[in-house]
Amino acid sequence: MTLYDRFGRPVTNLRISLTQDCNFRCFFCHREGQHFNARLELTPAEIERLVRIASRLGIMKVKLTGGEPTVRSDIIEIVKRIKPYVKDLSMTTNGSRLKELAKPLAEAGLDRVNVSLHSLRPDVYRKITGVDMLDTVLEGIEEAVKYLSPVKLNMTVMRGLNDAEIWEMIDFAAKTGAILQLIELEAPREMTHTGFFRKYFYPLKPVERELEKRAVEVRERRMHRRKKYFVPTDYGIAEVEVVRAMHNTVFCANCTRLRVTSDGKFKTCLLRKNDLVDFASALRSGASDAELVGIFREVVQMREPYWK
Ligand SMILES: Nc1nc2c(ncn2[C@@H]2O[C@H](COP(=O)(O)OP(=O)(O)OP(=O)(O)O)[C@@H](O)[C@H]2O)c(=O)[nH]1
Ligand SMILES: C[S@@+](CC[C@H](N)C(=O)[O-])C[C@H]1O[C@@H](n2cnc3c(N)ncnc32)[C@H](O)[C@@H]1O
Ligand code: SF4
Ligand code: SF4
Repeated sequence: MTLYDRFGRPVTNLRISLTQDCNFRCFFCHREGQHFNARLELTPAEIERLVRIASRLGIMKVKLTGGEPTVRSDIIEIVKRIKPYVKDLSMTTNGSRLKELAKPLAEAGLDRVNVSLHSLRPDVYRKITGVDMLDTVLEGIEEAVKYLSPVKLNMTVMRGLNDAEIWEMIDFAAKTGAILQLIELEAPREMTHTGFFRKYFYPLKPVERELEKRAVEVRERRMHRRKKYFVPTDYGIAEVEVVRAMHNTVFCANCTRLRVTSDGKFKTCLLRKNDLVDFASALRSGASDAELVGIFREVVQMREPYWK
């Protein structure tokens, strides 16, 4: 059974923030829209119960995110507990712990991983992430390609920082055997007039036009109707997906995600405010599965496209 919101959008995937903690300090981080300090994190057993119930309501895909999901010491247990309920279990990570974790994560049931890689230049990487860990992350990516394919590399493109590296990154992805995601900087509408956003926002539309010219094939994903371009390089065909959410009504009209904060609240949209619904309290005070299903249904009905 799949649930639909008031705008006819099916809700088929959950994006779960496992923690607010992070070992990086990316200056542009949207923190998955969780701009408050959460006290408690959901336990592995609570996450399992949530996913089990959600799977009965049509959730087939789960994305683990954060903060940085791999800083949780119980990450392997979390993956093991939820995999039995979902078809596609993936994680988005900064890659700092993948060298040692790629294999155990795959063995625990993780299907694939997205690794943030905003630059291949150590000084630019440090400027963006606040840490000196480019080599460690590159080693992690090498390990991930062995165990957690298809690996996607996430490059959030920012003017004057890494915009000159786009084509180099496309070559790198092809050489590595990874998919590249080019991501436009995202922020809620009230932030689009700030000096920060004006300085760093780099529109990807012209890049998409160029990709379109060079591509031997273009596909469209169901989620967000994102375009995927298959582009020839010296290292074979690169697969490049473009994530262009800002002011994009088509993107939001095809949003199939419900979000979960690290402290156990549903969040209906990355960019919306005042859209949180607590379920951890119910979970912790002995609520039945039927009561939790009720909360889930209520939240689905609250969903609204952000750009419309
Ligand atoms: N506005 C908006 N941005 C999103 C949404 N989902 C992901 N993003 C952004 O897309 C970029 C890539 O996100 P990932 O965490 O790698 O996941 P994904 O690519 O959406 O998911 P998969 O394709 O299933 O791996 C990040 O910058 C996210 O912030 C969404 O629902 N709304
Ligand atoms: C918030 S992070 C959490 C997962 C993990 N810590 C990581 O960095 O991959 C999820 C993804 O969102 C991207 N991201 C963060 N802030 C963003 C912003 N303002 N605009 C676009 N993408 C952003 C990150 O680069 C990363 O690929
Ligand atoms: S690594 Fe991820 S969660 Fe951490 S600051 Fe960077 S984007 Fe944000
Ligand atoms: S409605 Fe739009 S902005 Fe909000 S989470 Fe979905 S795609 Fe992102």
